[in-house]
Amino acid sequence: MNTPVETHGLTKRYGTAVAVDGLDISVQAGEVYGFLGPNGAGKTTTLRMLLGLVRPTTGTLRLLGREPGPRSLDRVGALIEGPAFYPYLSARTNLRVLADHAGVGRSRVDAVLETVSLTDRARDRYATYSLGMKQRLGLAAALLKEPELLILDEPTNGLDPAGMADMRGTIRQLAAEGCTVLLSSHLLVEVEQICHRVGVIDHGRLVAEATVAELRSGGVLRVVAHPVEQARIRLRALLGAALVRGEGDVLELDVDTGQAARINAELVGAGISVSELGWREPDLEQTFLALTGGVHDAD
Ligand SMILES: Nc1ncnc2c1ncn2[C@@H]1O[C@H](COP(=O)(O)OP(=O)(O)OP(=O)(O)O)[C@@H](O)[C@H]1O
Repeated sequence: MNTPVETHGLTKRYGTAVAVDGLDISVQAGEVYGFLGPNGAGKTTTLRMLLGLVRPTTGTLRLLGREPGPRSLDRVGALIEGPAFYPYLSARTNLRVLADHAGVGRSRVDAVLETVSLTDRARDRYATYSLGMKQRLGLAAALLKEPELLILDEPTNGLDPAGMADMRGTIRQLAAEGCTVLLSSHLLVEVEQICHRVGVIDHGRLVAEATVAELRSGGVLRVVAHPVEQARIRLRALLGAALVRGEGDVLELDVDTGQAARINAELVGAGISVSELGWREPDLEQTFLALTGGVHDAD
């Protein structure tokens, strides 16, 4: 199974409002795919359609090669909109109830508690859990069925930095064990840290899809040289005007790092002094803002 998630023209309209607009995404086996977009972009609606919680207006989807149907979610685990647990039961008892309901052997309960690092607190009542622990228990519940595909809606939302780091670590570990993960987030830093590939959604549409490595590949070579105008003229002649940008004393060159030595030699050879020559990583936040029209609720 090479494409655990596949959508074609997936669309959801609420009256005249279009929440998701002709979405084509594909998630490959074994990858962590980040579905990134500002608040209201259509992420949750998409995940709800995938999980059969909302009926698409038009378009098609397949999960693990299956069209929506009674068995299509058998190997899919999901964490969406805060799972419901009994507050006065312990974490372990809550999971046992869910395991019985799902027809999963109880032996899985201790295994998933271990995976989310809740073994030590398994006897504590759910009501006493912190938000981070509740979220981890939600993930444990999603793992009961030994899913091949995990669908997680904003899995770190509302967590403190330590809770976020825990959750990210667990997701990475699950992926390393072979589980395919599709998660949504409005935090670029999050998808950067755990995802292999990112689909950026805005106003219900996919505006970009790239690997994290590709997103990072738009850096520039920064040159501080004197006299700067002479350097600019020289570099434009060498590289072409379109590749030489920057204002004031700093020039920014759209070239790869391999060209730094040649550029330095060219300038120095022309009697221009070079006081700085360095690679500047692309500003992914700016890329994201540009793709999503600057409407980004970074809370
Ligand atoms: N049941 C509904 N009825 C009407 N409009 C809805 C409904 N559910 C979602 N929408 C609208 O669809 C759009 C997309 O919402 P959605 O919750 O999918 O976005 P999101 O990207 O998950 O945002 P967030 O990060 O805030 O959760 C929003 O404009 C929202 O108001």
